[in-house]
Amino acid sequence: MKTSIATVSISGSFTEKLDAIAAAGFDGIEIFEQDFIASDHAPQDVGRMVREAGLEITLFQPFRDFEGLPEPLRARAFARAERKFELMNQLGTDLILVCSSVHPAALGGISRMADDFAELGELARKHGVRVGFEALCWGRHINDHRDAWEVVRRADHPNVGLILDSFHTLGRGVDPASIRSIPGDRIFFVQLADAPAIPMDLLYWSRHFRNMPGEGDLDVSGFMRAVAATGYDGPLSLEIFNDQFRAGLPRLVAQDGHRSLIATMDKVRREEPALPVDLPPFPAPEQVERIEFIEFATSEADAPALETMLGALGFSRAGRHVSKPVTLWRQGGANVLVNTDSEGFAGSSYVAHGTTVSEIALMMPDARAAFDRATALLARPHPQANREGELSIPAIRGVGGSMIRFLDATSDLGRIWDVDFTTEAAPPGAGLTGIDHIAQTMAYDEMLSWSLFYTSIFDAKKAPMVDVADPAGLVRSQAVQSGGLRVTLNGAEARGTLAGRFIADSFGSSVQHVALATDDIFATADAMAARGFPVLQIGANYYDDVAARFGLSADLVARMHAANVLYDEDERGRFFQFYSATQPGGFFFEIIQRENGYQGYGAPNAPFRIAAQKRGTRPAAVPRR
Ligand SMILES: O=C(O)c1ccc(O)c(O)c1
Ligand SMILES: [Mg+2]
Repeated sequence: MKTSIATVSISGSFTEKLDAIAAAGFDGIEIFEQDFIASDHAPQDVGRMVREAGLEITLFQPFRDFEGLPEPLRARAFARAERKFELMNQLGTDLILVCSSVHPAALGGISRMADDFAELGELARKHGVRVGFEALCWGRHINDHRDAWEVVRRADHPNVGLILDSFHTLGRGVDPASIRSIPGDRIFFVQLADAPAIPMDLLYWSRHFRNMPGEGDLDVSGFMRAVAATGYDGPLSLEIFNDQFRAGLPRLVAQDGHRSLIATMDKVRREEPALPVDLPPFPAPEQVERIEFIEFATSEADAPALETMLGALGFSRAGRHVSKPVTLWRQGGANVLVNTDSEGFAGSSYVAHGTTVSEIALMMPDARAAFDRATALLARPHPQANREGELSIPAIRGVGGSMIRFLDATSDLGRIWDVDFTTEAAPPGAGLTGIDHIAQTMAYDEMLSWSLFYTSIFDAKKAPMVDVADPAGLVRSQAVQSGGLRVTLNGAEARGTLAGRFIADSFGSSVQHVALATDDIFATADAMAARGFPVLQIGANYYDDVAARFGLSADLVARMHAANVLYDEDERGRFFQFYSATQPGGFFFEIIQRENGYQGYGAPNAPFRIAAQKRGTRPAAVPRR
């Protein structure tokens, strides 16, 4: 697989882009003309810099408003093209993208345009270059790849071919199956982009909202299956116009791009195994069986507060690590580790974030396969320095530098509690059964990146993104689920939001809350109250509204109110939740009960929960005189 990315897709100066693209492992770049002009490097120098970075210029683009013009505009367009062909020779690339015309004077007619391209092909041949025609989905006369192909077919010139761009095909709702009948060698280039399903003007959508394949809602792998079926084996090139990426960290965006291409082509070969896909083999995505444990990194000074909270939640100390200062707290199927090591990974996590969830361990069908897949998808492995007689647990780095470990029941990794710990039986506590989900808070512009991380590594699905109104601004929430792993990614733009303050207080992205499951919310609430659990107080207005909204009985609402329990329901079942008061630093716990397979997370309640949390915490800092 030959990978490429357009310079428009990432931020920075030309050299910063080049460095980031090379570091992310791409084979080539598309030079967007504007980036070249703005760079102020001589074309020969740009060509040399690209080659010295180990890359190739796969495409020069765009050449606009060429076809269908009447004279004298037509002659001007040819003169302009000739100048660009010379430039391409200086750059050292042989392919230019002509995007379909939006010129007000451009005339329609497939044959007229085919004649224009036949003549342009002749001019291109003389300069040793090739021309690819792309249908912009908002083009004046040509806005569908089937029409662009008809122009190219009729032009019938070896130096004129078709360029496909998944955005223009899928964004307009054109069936990609129509690509399958195009001869692969007539497709000169393929550009890939995804986009979120937000109905809006096509041009605006394309120029601001494109994202990496897998980050949006378009069927990019379906598009690529059709492309692969033609036998096309040229570059797969990301062309992502995105406001966030233009401001993002070049290396991260480039790495996400590379990950998205690997994930897309892996999906292609799994969805249609007969297709030729040039990608080294790696394991299929697995569904997570369950969260086996979470681990808090803390200090000896801070551990007592955390342990008091765990006790109030109904956990009891049920074991300790054989060699590290780590205790196991257990209740039902929920395992929580408290690590007070001042050295190593936990020590540095604590230094970086304060008391924080530094590790999440996932029970997988096959831990080694999960790890191999993750690293094939560019996850950073975390080396394990285990002692004699202890397990070596495969691990990768996740959100905010935290660690994700992989366990399985079929190898020794399933014996972690017997091998690495000495344990004793834990009483039933307050009736918690396990860890339902983990909420990770991050800057808004990291959300796409981490959702791609989870959805590409695991067999996972995304729920639609929801907006949560915090009194100080919007917080975006994206849930991702893979079997027994549920994660909500909460992205804060505004610093005054609860999520925004948490990022500042905990020095970067991390787990802001952990939701624990019960089968009997009221019994659990009573048992926790008896243990001194600091519950988050919910106001009376909420109960008045929720009773009216769902038609709940007065008795149920009274019980909810007394226990500060919030309510939601979906087409499957009912949902109950309550929260702990927010801890210093902003972390909190949630207790939930899902009935009959309720799928959500109580998102409609989030604004009321956040307002209640803010009433209970310090006000936003006021600048001093
Ligand atoms: O937005 C544009 O004009 C534009 C230009 C070149 C492309 O390849 C494209 O897909 C879009
Ligand atoms: Mg394009």
